[in-house]
Amino acid sequence: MALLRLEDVTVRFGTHTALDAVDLEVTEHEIVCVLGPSGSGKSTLLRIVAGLQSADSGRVLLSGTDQAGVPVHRRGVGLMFQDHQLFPQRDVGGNVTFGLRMHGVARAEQERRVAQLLEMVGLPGAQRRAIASLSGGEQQRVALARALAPEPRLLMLDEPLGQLDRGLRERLVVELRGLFGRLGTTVLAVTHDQGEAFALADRVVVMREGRIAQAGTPLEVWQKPADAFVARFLGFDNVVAATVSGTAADTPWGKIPVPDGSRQGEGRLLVRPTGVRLTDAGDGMRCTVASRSFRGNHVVLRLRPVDGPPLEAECAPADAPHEGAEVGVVFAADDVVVLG
Ligand SMILES: Nc1ncnc2c1ncn2[C@@H]1O[C@H](COP(=O)(O)OP(=O)(O)OP(=O)(O)O)[C@@H](O)[C@H]1O
Repeated sequence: MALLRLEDVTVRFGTHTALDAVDLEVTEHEIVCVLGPSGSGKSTLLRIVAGLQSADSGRVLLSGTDQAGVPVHRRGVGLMFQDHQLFPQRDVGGNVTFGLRMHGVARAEQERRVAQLLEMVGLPGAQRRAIASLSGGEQQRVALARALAPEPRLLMLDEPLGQLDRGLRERLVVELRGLFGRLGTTVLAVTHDQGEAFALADRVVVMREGRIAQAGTPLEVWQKPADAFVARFLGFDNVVAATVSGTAADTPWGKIPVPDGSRQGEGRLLVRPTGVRLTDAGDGMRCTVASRSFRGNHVVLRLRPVDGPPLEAECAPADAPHEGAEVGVVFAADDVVVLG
């Protein structure tokens, strides 16, 4: 059974619809990340589940029970917000025990649980440290320990790593996934950072203007974005109008091969940068290298074709042509996706 189920949930603020007939299920032990641009309704979704916001229509069920009228503190959900709102006047231990005291847990048990949680989040023995003495990442871990302490059936995270620098986020996100896996925590997280969502989630949900544009495993969404919006949101820029016929498509870049079984007729087409292959200037579509950007293990090239919109290609650093070079381009069907 789904631990969390949203049925046809709509939330309006005046004339603005923040959530528009949203259906969503989260299974026990699953980590679901909701991803989407600013204003797409992500926080509203969390607030509805937590009970901080009521729906204009639709139902929220936790373990099969309708939560209408159930107050925040009786829903058994844990919340961790972006500005992790630690109590600066309390030490680390005082912060982590906060929820436990609210639940009337005995003192000895509180101390045992705090020690265990701090160990788990990588801050063993930090009970007596002052909040002000902690780095941003350490504070984030304390906030996480505090949210986990009452053992919520569902843990909700709103931009959990939002304010941390990229390196730390990338490390923490891997740790978090491991931690949630060990604890069997069910998680509904919200982020606008696709890298974070893809690294953390079992399933990602991409939102657009209060609706779910696509839901699937990170691999499914990455390999087959549902439409041009999702493709662009994931950072793919090579999206053009196309007419598909058989295993080829007519596009502004000429004829491009498409995978077997692609949807036929008019639509939009995505070419992943890895599918834009460079050849000699005399072969394929002729392009000028407008810019190149080094990304560690690969180089992203911005190409300007003689005809059609600019496009991005990806190649090994050793093979990257210099700016201004004339190259030829051919397309690899494996990296072409006919969008819905
Ligand atoms: N209390 C409110 N009153 C009026 N409008 C609101 C309220 N809360 C949210 N909205 C509007 O509803 C829409 C969705 O907001 P929400 O905060 O859920 O988006 P979000 O995807 O979480 O955005 P962000 O990534 O910027 O936090 C936005 O257009 C927002 O302005």
